Amino acid sequence: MSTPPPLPDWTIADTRRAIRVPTARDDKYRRGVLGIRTGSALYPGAAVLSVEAALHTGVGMVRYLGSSEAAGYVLARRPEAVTAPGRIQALLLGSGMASVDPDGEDARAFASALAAGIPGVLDAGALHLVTTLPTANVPSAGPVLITPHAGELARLLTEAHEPFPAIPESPDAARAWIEDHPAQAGTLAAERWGATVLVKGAHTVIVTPHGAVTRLPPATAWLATAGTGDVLAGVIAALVAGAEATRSEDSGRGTPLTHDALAHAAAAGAHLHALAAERASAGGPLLALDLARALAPTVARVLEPGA
Ligand SMILES: NC(=O)C1=CN([C@@H]2O[C@H](COP(=O)(O)OP(=O)(O)OC[C@H]3O[C@@H](n4cnc5c(N)ncnc54)[C@H](OP(=O)(O)O)[C@@H]3O)[C@@H](O)[C@H]2O)[C@@H](O)CC1
Ligand SMILES: Nc1ncnc2c1ncn2[C@@H]1O[C@H](COP(=O)(O)OP(=O)(O)O)[C@@H](O)[C@H]1O
Repeated sequence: MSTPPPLPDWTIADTRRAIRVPTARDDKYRRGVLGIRTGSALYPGAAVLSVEAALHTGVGMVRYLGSSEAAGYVLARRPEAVTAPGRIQALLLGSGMASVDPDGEDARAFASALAAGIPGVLDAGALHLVTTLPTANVPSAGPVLITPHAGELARLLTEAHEPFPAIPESPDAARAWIEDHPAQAGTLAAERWGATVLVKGAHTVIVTPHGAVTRLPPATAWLATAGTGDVLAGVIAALVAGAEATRSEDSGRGTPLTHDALAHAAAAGAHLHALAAERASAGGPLLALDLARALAPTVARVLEPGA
């Protein structure tokens, strides 16, 4: 494995470039529609948080396509969400779900979205799907981003069919190693499975399959509270839907979003998440739903000239 090259610091201008600002020519479909399959009977709150975060980051529409148990909570909180299936520009799967069955409906829906060239984001209970995607080496398939924390990445790496010599065998030791070496661990997963990897934690790092590494500035540690990762998944997926809407407008079908563009959306999403956390925390405890609501004014602030 080659040592990833150091990169310049991530800036507000970098984040601004990832936001699709609507124009007079736009309608809700042109801005990008995000499909969301998150939440479950056990964790319906994660569905609410991911939808809330995507809507406050800014998309033309969210299609909530997750479990019927969670859909009731999503709609009670956000009647803006549409539960009818239809065309989407990105798909988020896994936050608040127990281990997703690789042969089940959610995995099939994810695989067919990728096969149609649509980019996908895998979180929490769907992360392991990255190890079996039939589209990993198909150039026309949509690219995949995974968003594990160190514990989840430790599980992926230690349970891999072909072991990683650099990774300690026990999941606890692997987790500690990943916390100390997030870029190296992310690179191992990105190269093996052909996905862009965002390793979250106190230091968020994004790695593409060809080894480009982006490190975000440190975020407030008040983010270490339940549900903020579900919010992060919604933010990033919303930006990916916007990026795919722009790409398809510029280049049409046949050339999917690049991993560089996916990594840019991921880094911008993590940056917006960190800036919204500063706003929601104001130096004290923050709650995940308040973090999601802080995203809209944070986007407005980032778009201000001279921010
Ligand atoms: N509102 C919602 O709906 C929310 C829903 N959420 C959803 O929940 C799902 C699971 O996500 P997660 O990240 O919590 O689970 P996971 O990666 O398995 O980590 C478990 C690790 O933590 C450890 N551990 C546990 N308790 C511990 C303790 N007291 N003190 C210390 N360690 C402790 C535990 O260790 P062990 O018990 O094995 O020793 C294990 O290593 C996921 O789908 C997510 O989206 C969340 O986002 C929250 C809000
Ligand atoms: N100590 C910390 N400092 C800064 N950010 C943190 C810290 N701990 C966690 N975070 C951030 O908080 C979020 C937690 O995500 P995750 O672990 O998936 O939580 P959950 O599953 O409860 O939603 C991530 O964005 C992560 O980068």
